[in-house]
Amino acid sequence: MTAVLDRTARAGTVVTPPVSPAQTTCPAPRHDVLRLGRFTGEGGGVVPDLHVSVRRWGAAARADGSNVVLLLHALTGDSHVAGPGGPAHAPEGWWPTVLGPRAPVDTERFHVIAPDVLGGCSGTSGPADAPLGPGFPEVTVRDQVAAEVRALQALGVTRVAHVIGASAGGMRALEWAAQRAVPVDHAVVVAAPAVASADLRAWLELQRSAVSGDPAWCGGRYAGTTGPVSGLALARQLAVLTYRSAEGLEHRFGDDPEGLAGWLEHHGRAFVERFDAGSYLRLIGAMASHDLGRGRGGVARALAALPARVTAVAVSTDRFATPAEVRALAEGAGGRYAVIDSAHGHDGFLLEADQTAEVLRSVLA
Ligand SMILES: CC(=O)SCCNC(=O)CCNC(=O)[C@H](O)C(C)(C)COP(=O)(O)OP(=O)(O)OC[C@H]1O[C@@H](n2cnc3c(N)ncnc32)[C@H](O)[C@@H]1OP(=O)(O)O
Ligand SMILES: N[C@@H](CCO)C(=O)O
Repeated sequence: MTAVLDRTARAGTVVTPPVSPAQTTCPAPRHDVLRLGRFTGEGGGVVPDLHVSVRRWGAAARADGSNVVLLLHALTGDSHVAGPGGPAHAPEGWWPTVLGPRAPVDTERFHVIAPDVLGGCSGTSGPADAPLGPGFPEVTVRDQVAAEVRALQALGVTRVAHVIGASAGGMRALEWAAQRAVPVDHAVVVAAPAVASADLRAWLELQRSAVSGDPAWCGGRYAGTTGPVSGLALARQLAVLTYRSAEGLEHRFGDDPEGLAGWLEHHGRAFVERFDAGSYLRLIGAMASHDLGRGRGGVARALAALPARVTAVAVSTDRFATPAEVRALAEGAGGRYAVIDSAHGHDGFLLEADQTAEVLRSVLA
């Protein structure tokens, strides 16, 4: 196992922990869809009948929230973090080394809650739902967190010990750290910045154009048709490149142009089979508008005022949330900083599964 960490920000040192014991299989979660009534977003958009899909694992939640962990998925992920998840899911989930008995997020120790994101297409309200469909409002990361807060309140959760999120989920984890309706003790923000950079926004804008420029998009009124599959596939291919690194691509495909083309084609095709175009535009819109400092006097003031403890984790070759951005987040919040060393870029938090688990084990200890 690769040695990691020991790169610290202003406060606190993260130390390399011992090798994890063998893990046993993650148990099946309990899955609920919570009906939460009318929801109004930051921009005034209304969802008349908000519903939030949540998966839960592990020990019963303590009344003081001291064993509650909230796990927030990335842009196109879902609440199936690990373990058996039904026919639509890979059997192992997306963070099988992170969640389970004796895993870093230990289902024998914690009550773990994973919601599906607002605006997506995995069971929580989104534009693929009737009756709103294309009239579903634009959403922000703050709206997504507000919906998740409502879900936890409906479950009777009044405090969260650790919120952990990666990528778009890391943006939500940071917004969770800022709100006070359901206080958070510790936020672990993996591969996410405090504010979307111009580079990130530029790539997201290209993806938006790819979808909305497909004639089959029809202003979002494509229900009953195949929809904008060419534009959505191109958007995913662009996105996938931002999740990898030049070094990683060179290593894998430097002398294999056909392999590269096939790999990109595979990612485009696989994505249109599992994702809704309207949801994708809502989710990348939320990501592009991410700014912890909005309405809070700017990023520096917002970070300094966070009521939660923060650990920020970068991937060494990430261009989506660069190590410099993630380190600045940690420093601004007076928190801890750790690095996943990877040649692969942003997706390092998925591809370096053991290293990611090692980092999370140490910060949750
Ligand atoms: C954290 C979250 O919530 S996000 C959820 C996780 N993300 C996803 O599942 C998104 C889709 N998956 C991925 O992006 C990637 O598979 C990762 C990041 C999970 C893993 O990356 P890698 O191990 O590098 O896998 P890779 O990008 O090669 O993808 C593997 C697939 O590509 C296919 N593939 C690889 N090379 C080629 C090629 N040259 N030609 C055609 N297909 C190819 C493989 O057959 C495999 O197909 P399958 O998924 O149907 O089994
Ligand atoms: N590869 C992940 C990370 C992007 O945030 C996803 O598709 O959601």
